[in-house]
Amino acid sequence: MTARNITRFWEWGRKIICVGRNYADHAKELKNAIPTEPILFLKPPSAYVREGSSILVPRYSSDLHHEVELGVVIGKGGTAIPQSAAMEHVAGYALCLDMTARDVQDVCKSKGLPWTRAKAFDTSCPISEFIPKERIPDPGNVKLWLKVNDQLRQDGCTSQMIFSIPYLISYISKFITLEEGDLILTGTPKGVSAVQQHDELQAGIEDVVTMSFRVDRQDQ
Ligand SMILES: O=C(O)/C=C/C(=O)CC(=O)C(=O)O
Ligand SMILES: [Mg+2]
Repeated sequence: MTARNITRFWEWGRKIICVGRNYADHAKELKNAIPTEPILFLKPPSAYVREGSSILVPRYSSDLHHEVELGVVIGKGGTAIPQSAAMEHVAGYALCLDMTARDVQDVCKSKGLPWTRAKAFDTSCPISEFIPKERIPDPGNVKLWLKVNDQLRQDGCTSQMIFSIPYLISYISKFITLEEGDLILTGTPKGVSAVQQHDELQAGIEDVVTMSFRVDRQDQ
C-alpha cells in the first residue's frame, strides 16, 4: 500500500469538526449570545470540494451563505491533549468555507434540531491546498478575507477568535479522539452573506494562499 500523504488530507475520509460562533462580531451579526464554551458540529468528508469544481446550492435552500474560516489539519492524533502540547498535533492549515444554508439553519434552530441539513450537504466545505505549518508561524494572528464577484464581504483576523486553536484542540480531544487527517474549522468572522448561482467567490489568507470557486445550483 502506498503511504498516505497529508497534503491530500481531504482524500482520507477523516472527520471535519466545526466550531460555531467563535468570533463575537459574527455571533452579534446573527443576534446570538457570545458562547462561554465552544459550539461544535460536524461535516462528513463528502462535504469537501476543491478548486475547479463548483459549490452547489442545495435544492432545498434559497439562502446559501459563505463563511470564510481557518482550517487546522491534524498531523498527530490524540485524546485529551493538553493545551500546552496541542500545536505539536498540527500538521498544517487550509483555507476553508463553511457553506451554510441559512434558511434551513434558522428552521432547525427554531425547532431545536441539529444543523446537519444546513451545514453538512455535499460541497459545503470548499478548501484550499494544504498549507504546511511553517508557512503560518502564528495561526492566532492571520488575516482572512472573502470577496463575492470582486466585492469584499469578509475581512477578519484570527486574533479575534474567542477560543484559541490550542484551547479548541484540547477541548475537542477530551471527547472526540483526534486522528491524523482530521480538519478543524475554527469559525467565521463577521460579514457572512448570501451567494447566488453564477457568483464567483475568492478568498485568501494574507499572502499565504488564495482560492476561487464558482457557485451553481444542484440539478432540480
Ligand atoms: O447560530 C447561528 O445563527 C449561526 C451559527 C453558525 O453558523 C456558526 C458558524 O458556523 C460560525 O460561527 O462559523
Ligand atoms: Mg462556520
